[in-house]
Amino acid sequence: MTPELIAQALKSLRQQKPLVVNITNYVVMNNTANALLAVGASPIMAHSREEMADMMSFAGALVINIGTLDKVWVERMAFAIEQANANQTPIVLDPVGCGATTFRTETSRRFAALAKRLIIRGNASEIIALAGEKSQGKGVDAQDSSQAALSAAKALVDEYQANVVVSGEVDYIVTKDSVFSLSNGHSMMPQVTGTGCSLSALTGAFAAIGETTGLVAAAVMGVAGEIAGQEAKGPGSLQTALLDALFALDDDTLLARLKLAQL
Ligand SMILES: Nc1ncnc2c1ncn2[C@@H]1O[C@H](COP(=O)(O)OP(=O)(O)OP(=O)(O)O)[C@@H](O)[C@H]1O
Ligand SMILES: Cc1ncsc1CCO
Ligand SMILES: [Mg+2]
Repeated sequence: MTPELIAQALKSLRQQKPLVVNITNYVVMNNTANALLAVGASPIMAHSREEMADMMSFAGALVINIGTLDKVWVERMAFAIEQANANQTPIVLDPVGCGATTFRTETSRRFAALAKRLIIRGNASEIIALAGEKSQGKGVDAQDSSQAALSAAKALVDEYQANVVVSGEVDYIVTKDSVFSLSNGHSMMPQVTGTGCSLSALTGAFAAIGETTGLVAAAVMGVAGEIAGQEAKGPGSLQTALLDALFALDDDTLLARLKLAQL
């Protein structure tokens, strides 16, 4: 993946406006829908089993985010994943809080095993826990560095035939054939809830147009977050500045700011 291909993918996304179906947590439904709209995709938040077969017949991607899980939602999510599988629709799993409780860890593993065209996007503690290693995570925020999650990410690629994005100060994008690092973003981003969830949603949007590594979404979110962080006075204005930066992001800015490396 080159910077030019990343810019091209952003252009294609805005032309195609893919529909991204999100079964996500109550905290971030609004943030993530707005992030998808700002970048140029079309979000729908849906969770009813009754409509999920219809929804997956035309969705570009399914994003499953376990942030506010309960047993009713688990079965709905599993059904949605089965429907996505039946349509060869790409699925993004955000294993929010994986490792914090057994319920979250076991549910994340069940979904990862069930999903066919899978991209896993989590913070370092979640990725470490999902792979069965010892993480420092307690709640939904990362307590480990993304670099410490690199071996876990590689293990998940093999175990689930998935692509994996570990977010943090440095994001790592791990596939069967490659590892990329992205050093954009801003230190204030973890102080706004749902920036990672928005990254997962954008990962779904790019997967819907065929970019299933997660790299372009991480690049777009990283550069937009960096711009927003430089303009914002604090976490409150960062939220709005992030939406504005996603909306305004152009090729020149993206290419000039991108800090991408192949490991
Ligand atoms: N210290 C940091 N410096 C720069 N960017 C960061 C930093 N920490 C996180 N980011 C960026 O913030 C975004 C969210 O990543 P993070 O790892 O915080 O997700 P998360 O913990 O899943 O968030 P949430 O669960 O609140 O949605 C990513 O784009 C990431 O690159
Ligand atoms: C704070 C929080 N709690 C459950 S989900 C969520 C949003 C960030 O993942
Ligand atoms: Mg998260």
